[in-house]
Amino acid sequence: MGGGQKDYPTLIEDAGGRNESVLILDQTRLPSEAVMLRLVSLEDAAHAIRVMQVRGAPLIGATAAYGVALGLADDAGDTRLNHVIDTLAATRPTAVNLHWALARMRRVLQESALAARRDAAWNEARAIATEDKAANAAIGQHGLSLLQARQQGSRPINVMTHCNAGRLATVDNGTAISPVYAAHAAGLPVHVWVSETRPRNQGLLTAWELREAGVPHTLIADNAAGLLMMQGKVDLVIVGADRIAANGDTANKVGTYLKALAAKAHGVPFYVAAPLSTIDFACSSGDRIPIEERAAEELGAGDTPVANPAFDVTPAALIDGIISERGIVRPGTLEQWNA
Ligand SMILES: CSC[C@@H](O)[C@@H](O)C(=O)COP(=O)(O)O
Repeated sequence: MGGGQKDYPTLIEDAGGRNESVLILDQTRLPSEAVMLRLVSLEDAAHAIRVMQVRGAPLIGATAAYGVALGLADDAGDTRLNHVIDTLAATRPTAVNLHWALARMRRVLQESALAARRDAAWNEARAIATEDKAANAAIGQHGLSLLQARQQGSRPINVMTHCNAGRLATVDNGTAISPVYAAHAAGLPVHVWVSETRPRNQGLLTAWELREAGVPHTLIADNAAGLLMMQGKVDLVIVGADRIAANGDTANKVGTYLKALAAKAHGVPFYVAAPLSTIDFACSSGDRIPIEERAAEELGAGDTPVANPAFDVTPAALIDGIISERGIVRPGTLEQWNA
């Protein structure tokens, strides 16, 4: 996989390098059709994040950074900058990468002279996107060691994942799926159990990109995960994260917690893969992470009362390790990365 040219990148600058627009892969239309969409304004970027045309914590962060650049096209003054950042910050609450990227943009732009702000915004957004690819590639190399340690002859290593934490959730390379891509590239036999991920079916996105990359995989209903672990068909679970608290508690797509419980019950190692931009050192524990409540319509239940929390929190005690671009650590020792 890696950072090679793709037919459908998740987020790229529009041809010509004129700092005017970006193209995104519209993920609301996958897997049935792959369509690139042009974003030209703050409103386009905010809409794309809100309705999940782009999704996945790192990709949300990078899109927001470009959204700042788009939003400063005609006016880069402080009042406008505050409005642009506030608009983007209000799109989705749980993925901390959004807020991390906006804070970084604000810091850089406030230090920049007004006349240079517009270019500075594009440069910083570009840097965030480039760094995301590199961090995720490094996650793949660190996570590869976990898969290599479980290799037995020609038997495929069975990785279970939840939601989509592959390349579609990032600028490139993915987080939880990055070690899978690294294993596949290294010739290690690997197979991925992909859970459907109701109600938005992000598992279908994972299946789409694994197919694109030629990685063997099998789609399962979310509720089949426990049975497969009980039957010894899962060697390890790797998921992504939307926000990791300083104590290692991890918010990720709803359903992750149940997988972690089942993994603990069956002695299956459970890992979280995320770049440092997903760790919120200002958030002491998981109960402080805001959980997004999404529209009832997503469950398609008509007039029935619906609760639709989009994320859950897996306690650090259920997590064997966190994989970032710096390596793999126990969740209780994350503070060593706070520098
Ligand atoms: C590398 S992405 C990690 C997480 O962002 C991912 O697992 C997830 O929960 C995405 O949620 P989504 O609601 O699709 O944005």
